[in-house]
Formats: sequence, structure tokens, C-alpha cells
Amino acid sequence: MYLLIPAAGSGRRMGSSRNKLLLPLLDKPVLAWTLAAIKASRSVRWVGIIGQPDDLPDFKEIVISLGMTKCVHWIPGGTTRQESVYKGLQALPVVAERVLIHDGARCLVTPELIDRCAAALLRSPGLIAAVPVKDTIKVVAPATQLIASTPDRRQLWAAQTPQGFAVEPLTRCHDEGIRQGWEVTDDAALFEQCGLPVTVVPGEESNLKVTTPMDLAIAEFILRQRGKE
Ligand SMILES: Nc1ccn([C@@H]2O[C@H](COP(=O)(O)OP(=O)(O)OP(=O)(O)O)[C@@H](O)[C@H]2O)c(=O)n1
Ligand SMILES: C[C@](O)(CO)[C@H](O)COP(=O)(O)O
Repeated sequence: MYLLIPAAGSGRRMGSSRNKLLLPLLDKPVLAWTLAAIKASRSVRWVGIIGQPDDLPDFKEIVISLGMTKCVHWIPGGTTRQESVYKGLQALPVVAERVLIHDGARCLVTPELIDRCAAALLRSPGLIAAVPVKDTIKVVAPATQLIASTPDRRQLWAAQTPQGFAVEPLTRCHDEGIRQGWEVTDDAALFEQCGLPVTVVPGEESNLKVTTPMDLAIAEFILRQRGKE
């Protein structure tokens, strides 16, 4: 399986002066935890790390320190996650028929979830890992800050990554998104906009996206708990 890692963000919500994926989490950088899970997965054979050029030397050091034996490729990222993934798709080998996309910031992913998504991708053209939401979600009118509606929680899932797709339709959806000016925060939204089916694979409650300093503290707690198991 081919896997693309969007890792070219600026970490604005983290308030960091450097890529948040290079921040320490216990004894190694955030990205090292993500790559360690990918290294341990049975299904991934090819990895494309999508990063900003200034970060690539540090990323390469992490890959070397982990002794990654899988084929690792470096892909320059874009100004948005959507653009970074598009660049990643362009860099895939022509023989790649399916691809998993996993945020570098989701560093607590397990190899088992990666492999479950890879297996599910053999049966459907599009999928995402997701978990049911626990909070009641409100739709709020931005102008008035008044609640506009409360969707039925039983139908609400929090999307995670890995997300997986057949390469050809996903590339077509990205192309259409560029033509239409669609701005999306995950790749499944492009599939949905194009009317293509996306299956949900049960994710993991611990598969958080390290976005803010609080997320780093939570991730450290989870890793310490795992260390005790
Ligand atoms: N131009 C971008 C923006 C984001 N990402 C990646 O997409 C994932 C999810 O993005 P997010 O958590 O939002 O990261 P940042 O964009 O860095 O965070 P912020 O929005 O707070 O700046 C991250 O692994 C990030 O590195 C990317 O590859 N290219
Ligand atoms: C792809 C994603 O992780 C699914 O929840 C999320 O949409 C990424 O959002 P971000 O704002 O780019 O972190």
C-alpha cells in the first residue's frame, strides 16, 4: 500500500515558531511517533512525506533514526493541506491504484488501524477512519452566535485519518476542486462533492490530531499509559 503523509503545515494553532511535527513528544519528535506506527504496519510499502523544504533535513534525520526500511519519498508541500495532498498525488508512482493519506499530526495512530484501513480500501473506492462524536454538536449562525440547529448526534462522526481512496477518482476530484474553487479540510469531502461513496472505518479514540498545546499534553498522557500496558 502507498501512503502519503501531509506534514507541511505551519502549526498556527500550536503557536509554535517551527513545524509542530518537529516538537518533542516524550523522547522523540511528533513525526517520529507517526512514522514509527507506519514502520510497524504490515500493509504500507511506500511512504511519501509531504513537507516544506526547510523541514526536510530534520524529517530525513527522523527517518534515519527510526531505521525506516520502507521506501520513503520527499514531496514539497503546498500552502494548504488540500494543495499538499494534491502535490502528493502527483508524486505517486504511476502504478499506484490506491493510496492512504494520513496526517503527520495524528501521531498516536496504531499500525492496526493503518492496516484495517488498507484492507478496507481493497473493498471500497473511498474510506475514512472516524469515531462517533460524544458531545452534542450545534450549528451556530456566525453573525448572531445563535444556535441555528442541533444535528442528530446519532448520525455524527468525527473524521480522522487514515483516509483511503482509489487514486484515479481522487485525482479527478482534486482537479474538479481546483476548477470549482472548493476548499476542503479533508479529502473525503472532495469525493462527497463528486458524488462518490466514502465508507467509515471505526477509528480510535486515541487517534487525536496534535493541533494545540493541550493536544501535546494529552498525547503524552496517552503514550505514558500505553507504556504501562
Ligand atoms: N499546507 C499544509 C497544511 C497542513 N498540512 C498537514 O496536514 C495535517 C493536518 O493539518 P493541521 O493539523 O491543521 O496542521 P497545521 O496546518 O500545521 O496547523 P494550523 O492549521 O494550526 O496551522 C498536518 O499533519 C499538517 O502538517 C500540510 O501537509 N500542508
Ligand atoms: C483530515 C482531518 O484530520 C480529518 O479530521 C482534518 O480535517 C484536518 O484538518 P486540519 O485543519 O488540516 O488540521
